[in-house]
Amino acid sequence: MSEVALYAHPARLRAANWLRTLAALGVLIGTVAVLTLVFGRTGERIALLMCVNVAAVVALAVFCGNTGIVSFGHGAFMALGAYASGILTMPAGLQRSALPELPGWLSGYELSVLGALPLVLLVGLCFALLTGSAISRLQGASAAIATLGLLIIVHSIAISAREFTRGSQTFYGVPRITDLTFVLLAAIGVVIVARLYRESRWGLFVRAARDDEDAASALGIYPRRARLVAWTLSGTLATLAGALYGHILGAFSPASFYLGLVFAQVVMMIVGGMSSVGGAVVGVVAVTILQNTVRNLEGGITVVGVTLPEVFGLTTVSLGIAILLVIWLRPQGLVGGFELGPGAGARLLDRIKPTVPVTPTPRPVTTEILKARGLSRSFAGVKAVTDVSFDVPAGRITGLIGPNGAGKSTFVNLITGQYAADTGTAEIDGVHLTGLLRHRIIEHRVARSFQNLRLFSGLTAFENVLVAALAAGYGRKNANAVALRELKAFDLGGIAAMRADNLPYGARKRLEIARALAQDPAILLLDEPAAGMNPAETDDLADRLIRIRQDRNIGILLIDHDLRFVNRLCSHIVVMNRGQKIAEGTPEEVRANPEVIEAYIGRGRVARAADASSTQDQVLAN
Ligand SMILES: Nc1ncnc2c1ncn2[C@@H]1O[C@H](COP(=O)(O)OP(=O)(O)OP(=O)(O)O)[C@@H](O)[C@H]1O
Repeated sequence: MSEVALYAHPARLRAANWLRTLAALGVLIGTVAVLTLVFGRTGERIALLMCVNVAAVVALAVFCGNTGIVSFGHGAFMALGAYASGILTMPAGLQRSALPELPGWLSGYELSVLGALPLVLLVGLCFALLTGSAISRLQGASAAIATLGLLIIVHSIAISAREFTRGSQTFYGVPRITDLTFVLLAAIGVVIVARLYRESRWGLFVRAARDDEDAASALGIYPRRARLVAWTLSGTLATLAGALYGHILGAFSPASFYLGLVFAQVVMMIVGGMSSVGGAVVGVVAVTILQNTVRNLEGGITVVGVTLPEVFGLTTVSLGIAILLVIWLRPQGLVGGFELGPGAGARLLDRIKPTVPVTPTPRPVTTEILKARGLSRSFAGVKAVTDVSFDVPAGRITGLIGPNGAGKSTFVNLITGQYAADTGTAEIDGVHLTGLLRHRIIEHRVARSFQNLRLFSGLTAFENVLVAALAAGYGRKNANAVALRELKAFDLGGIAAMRADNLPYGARKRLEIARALAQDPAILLLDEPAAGMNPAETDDLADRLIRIRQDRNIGILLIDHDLRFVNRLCSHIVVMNRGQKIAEGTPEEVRANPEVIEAYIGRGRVARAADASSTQDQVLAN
C-alpha cells in the first residue's frame, strides 16, 4: 500500500494530525525539562513565561491560522484577562491601597486563581462576542487593521479607567503563580482545545472560507458566522492566557499588553507556521530560545577574553530578523507544510484499524425540477443574461452550451445566488431560490461546481469533501462515510491525505465534482467540468457522470465547450448566445437549428456552407 493510501481513512487522517501536535508538545515538554534541570530558578521562570506564551500564541493562531487574518488585537484580551483576574483575586487589604476607588460591587472577592477563572473566561467570552460581531464582517487587511484598532482602544481605556487599572501606573498586588506544572497543563489544555476545534465542523468551515469564500458559501457555509466562532474561541483562550500572564508577573501596566507583546507573539506564530497548532507551539519554543540567547548578548559578554560591547534593543531586532528570514526562506513557517513521511509515524498509523465506516443514511430519491423563469442580469449595460427560461428536471443531464460570453456561467451564478437577478425567478419544488442568501441555496439541494477550479487549497482532498458533507447537514460519522464514498466514486481514495493544491489537474477537477456530490444534491450544476482534461480523462468523467445520474436520479445541468462530451451525456440541450436562449431540444433538434449554426460559425460561413450536407454535424461535433 502506498504511503498516502495508508492514511486514506478518517481515523488515520485524524491520528496523523494528532501525531504532529503531540510531537510539538513533546518539544515543549522537553524544553521545559531542560530549562528547569539545567538553568535552575532562572530556567523555571523562562519556562513559566514560555508556557504562557504557548497558550497565548496558540489562542492567537486559533483565529489567525484558521481564518488567514493576522490579528494584532489579542493583547486586548490578554489585558482584560490579567486585570479581571487581578481584581478578583487580590487580597482585600492590598486592594484598598492599590485600587481605592474600585466600585463596591467589584471589590473584596479574594477568589483563588482557579475560582476566578470561570468568571474571567465568561468576561472574555462576552467581550469576544461583542467585538467579533463587527470584526467577523471583515476580511484580509481591513480585518487586520480593525484588530489593531481594538488593541489601541482597549489600551487607551486601560489607561483612562484608573479606578480599575491604576491607569498607566503599575497594577500591583496580584497573587503570583509559581507552579510550573499548573501553567504547563494550562498550555497543553489550550493546545488540545485548539486541535479539537481545528478538526471540528466549525474549524473546517472557517478554513474552507479562508481558502475560498465564494466556494464555501456555495456549499452552505456562512463565512461570517464561522469567523465569529473562531474569534470568540480565540479571544476567550487569549483571556485565559492573559490571566495566567498577569499572575506570573504579579505587577503590570497597560504597556505590558501593548505592541511589544503583540509583536513578539505574532512573530512566534509566523516563525512556527500559523496554519498549524504544532507550528504555534514550536514557534514559541524557538523564539523563546532565540530571545533569551540574544538577551544575554545584549548586556555584553566576554568570549575568549574579548568583551563584546552592550547593544541595547538587540532582542527586538532579533525578532525582526527572525520574521524576515522566515518570510523569505520558509514562508509557511518552521512546521507549516510538514507532512508525516514513511517511517515511525507511518508505521504507527498503520496500527490503527480502519473501522468500517457507516453507510450514509440515504436521502429520499428526488423528483424535483429546477425551473428558471425569465432570468435576466446586466452588468453596466452588458446584458449577460436576458429573459432565460428552461427546466432542469431530476434524472436527466441537461446540456447548456453557447459560444464564449453567451451568459452560461452568469445563468448558474443567478441560480446559486452568486449574483442577484434583475428580473425573473429560479425555483425548485415550489421554493424560490432567487432572493435567498448564497449559503441557503444548498438547503434546497442545489449544488454546483465552478468554471475555474475553486477548491479549498489548504485542506486535504478528504477534508474538501468532508466539509461539503458537513455543510449539507450530515453528522460527523455520516459525513465521513459520504466523503469516503465520493472519493472512491472518483478514484481519489489513494490521495485523500494530500492537500488539494498538490493534486494533479485532472484529480482536482474530479475532486470538485466529488465535493459537490457529497452534498447529496437533487440538482447539480456543473460549469465546464471537462475543461483542460485530455480525451481519456473526459471519457472517464462522462462514464462516471452517467453512472451517478443512473444510480442517484439527480438532475445535472452540464455546461461545456466540448460538444462531443455534451452530446454523449445530454438527452436535452439548451443553447445560449449573447445572453439569450436561442434553442432547446434534443441534440438532433439543436444540431438542425440554423440559429445555433450561425451562433457557432457565423452568418457568412453559414451562407457559404449552406449546400454542404455535413455542416450541421460539423458545427456540434467540434
Ligand atoms: N461580474 C461581472 N461583471 C461584469 N461583466 C460580467 C460579469 N460576469 C459576466 N460578465 C459579462 O457577462 C457576459 C457573459 O459572461 P459569462 O461568463 O456568463 O459567459 P459564458 O457563456 O459563461 O462564457 P464562457 O463560455 O467564456 O465561460 C460576458 O460579456 C461577461 O463579460
